[in-house]
Amino acid sequence: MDKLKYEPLFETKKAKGRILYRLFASSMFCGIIFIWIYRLCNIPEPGENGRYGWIGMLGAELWFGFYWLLTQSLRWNRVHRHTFRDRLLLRYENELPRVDVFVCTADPAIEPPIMVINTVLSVMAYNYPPEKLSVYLSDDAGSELTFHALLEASRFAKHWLPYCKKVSVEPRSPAAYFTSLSVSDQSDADFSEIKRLYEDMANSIEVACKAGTVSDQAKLEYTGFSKWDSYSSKKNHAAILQILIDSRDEETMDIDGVRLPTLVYVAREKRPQHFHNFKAGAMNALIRVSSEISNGPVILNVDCDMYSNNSNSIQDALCFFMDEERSHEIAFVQFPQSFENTTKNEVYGSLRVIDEVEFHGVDGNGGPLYTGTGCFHRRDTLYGREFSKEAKTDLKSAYPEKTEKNVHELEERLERLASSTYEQNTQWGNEIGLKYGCPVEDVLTGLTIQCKGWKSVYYRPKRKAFLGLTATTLDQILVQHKRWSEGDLNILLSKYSPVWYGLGKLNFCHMLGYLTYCLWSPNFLATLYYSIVPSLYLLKGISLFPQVSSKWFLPFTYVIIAELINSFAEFLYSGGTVLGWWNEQRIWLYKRTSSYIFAFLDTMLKLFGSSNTTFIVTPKVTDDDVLSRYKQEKMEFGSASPMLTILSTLAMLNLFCLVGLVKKLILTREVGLKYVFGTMVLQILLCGVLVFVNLPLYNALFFRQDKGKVPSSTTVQSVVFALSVCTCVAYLY
Ligand SMILES: O=c1ccn([C@@H]2O[C@H](COP(=O)(O)OP(=O)(O)O[C@H]3O[C@H](CO)[C@@H](O)[C@H](O)[C@H]3O)[C@@H](O)[C@H]2O)c(=O)[nH]1
Ligand SMILES: [Mn+2]
Repeated sequence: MDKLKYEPLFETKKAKGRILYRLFASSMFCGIIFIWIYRLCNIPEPGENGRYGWIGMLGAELWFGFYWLLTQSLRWNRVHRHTFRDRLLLRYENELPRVDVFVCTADPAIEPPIMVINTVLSVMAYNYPPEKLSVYLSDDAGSELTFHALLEASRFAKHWLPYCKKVSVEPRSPAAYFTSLSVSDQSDADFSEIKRLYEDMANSIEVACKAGTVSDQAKLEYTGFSKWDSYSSKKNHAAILQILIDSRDEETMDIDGVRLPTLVYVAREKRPQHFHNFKAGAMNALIRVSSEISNGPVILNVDCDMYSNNSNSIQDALCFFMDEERSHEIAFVQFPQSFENTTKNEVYGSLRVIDEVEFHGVDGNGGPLYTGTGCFHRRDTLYGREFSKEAKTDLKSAYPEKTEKNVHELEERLERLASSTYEQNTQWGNEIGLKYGCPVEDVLTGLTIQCKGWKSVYYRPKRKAFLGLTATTLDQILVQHKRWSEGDLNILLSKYSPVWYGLGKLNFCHMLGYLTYCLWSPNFLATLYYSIVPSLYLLKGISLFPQVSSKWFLPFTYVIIAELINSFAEFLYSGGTVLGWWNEQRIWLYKRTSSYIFAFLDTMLKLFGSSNTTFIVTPKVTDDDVLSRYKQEKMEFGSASPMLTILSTLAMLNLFCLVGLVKKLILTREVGLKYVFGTMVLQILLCGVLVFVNLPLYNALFFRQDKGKVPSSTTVQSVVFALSVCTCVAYLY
């Protein structure tokens, strides 16, 4: 291509305000150093009050400062990407590569088939040549209900896809599209017809799900159901593979006579004696199966709840893979994980700041992490190909030939690729495909790809590319964050650690970025300390912070206020609300004092061989009662759990400390108000903020009557625990 006329398919711009931010960060760092100096120089002598408490504070502040430094790597080099789809089409309209989309589902009870097929339909309807698009659904439950839904969807697609094209539907998940419309949009005949067809389909799916089985009539109509004859349970069944639409067959057309994308159902074999490696195992089975059907050189992976909200995302991703100058080093393109079911002020927090700030920063350092859903990969890097400067990758790949005479023979051959023994004595899950043995298979896989020399790209288009479902109860969000933080810590301690494995392979800032996430869970220690010890010392009347009149008071106030303002500004910049920010602070505290503790403990147990990797799938259904509280932004505590006991105990402890202090001030005149505030204002503020942030929890402990309140047993436990600790400290220690 003529160099002079070269017009890139994407551009990368440095984020605005980087210099200002760097100045601000430097001033923060000075403040932090002063705090460290103060702590180090003022350690109480042996025998003096508060010596051990003080040393602990030093440890916590060293950690916080160190961790803050790490998080700077996510802010220092922020970049933004922009694609030029028109140029892509101008140059490559007829040479676009085949793209394979993998959708994963695991359980029809918590991932309803109707939701799953809406996701499938949305990706089938991408604005992309259908003969170049193939969609594979991995069903880890091997459920006939999910299969039945997919079969229905394959029929509905013949109407839905042409309709999408005709009226430029957006988003292309039918359920999301219908709810996005107002009544006045719903007048014409085509619309009524498509909506009726959708409702018929949804009905038939619902009937089957309610009955828990597919009707005999439907089974008679489609021979594919016979594959369930030998099925015994979701953990014990043979591989089932069915090609519902094969775009190689000339005769499969939509109602307008246009070809349809390939659609394949895959339930890999499951046997109790063979470990299945969760989503990573499912993805690897799909990689193999798809290589024999469509062998698309580009693979998109989405979770079953993450429908496509933007029909041009494939083209966007291809701008990064097909640029003549810079694409050869890019292995994957990650889109943000956004949610459709969030409420205005997000009581369970959000990924906002990660999406809108941090990932732009990691992108500037070498590329974002692979976070599982909404990610486009090159097939060959998933196979483990090393990066090499010389080899320019191209996206042409052979179209596998269909050797079998009929589709059943083909399906049978492919089922062997999805058998539970296929991977034995192979490099699958190790050198080939997604990596096994980690609850965040995605992050680990992305990291090793980057360690082979590849870059990745983070792309956040204005119109969100994917929308999914976020957790709707506190327990779900804490369990999810336990899985994530545990997985990330596993990576840090594994042979693929960004520190030792990544050394020399990742650039330094990139490694620090990974460290920030890998060290999520160890944060629990300093946080727990900070939210217990200063409050208890308040009861004893021992000050752990500088007095108001001291010059050391300044760095503390500066760092606290500057950090608060910065986090507030980042949150608002990321599109959050003021109350949302406050809720985020609560969740920040809750994650650090529950999910992270258990993540850390389980990692240690695993390290010493007494615990296995688990993957608790996040439910995507919420019962009406819970949903109505979710919509009112009332936190759902619900069932008793060790995590909830810890949170409640901490909340009670701080309440007792604050009450204890107030009581002391009122009852005994031995210490003057002015003196107490002068010496302990920061400590009182800390305890006060902890109490204030926990207000919804006190409400749920003592006043709420609905089912989302804290169970009484937990209330009793937490009061007893907190009271005993406070009494011991106040009277004995
Ligand atoms: O044995 C399993 C377990 C899960 N899944 C699928 O994996 C996806 C993610 O599960 P979910 O419970 O929704 O987890 P999240 O925490 O929301 O998922 C994020 O984090 C996971 C790693 O912890 C990644 O696998 C996901 O892609 C990423 O979106 C879902 O589609 C599941 O159906 C399987 O296919 N098989
Ligand atoms: Mn999910």
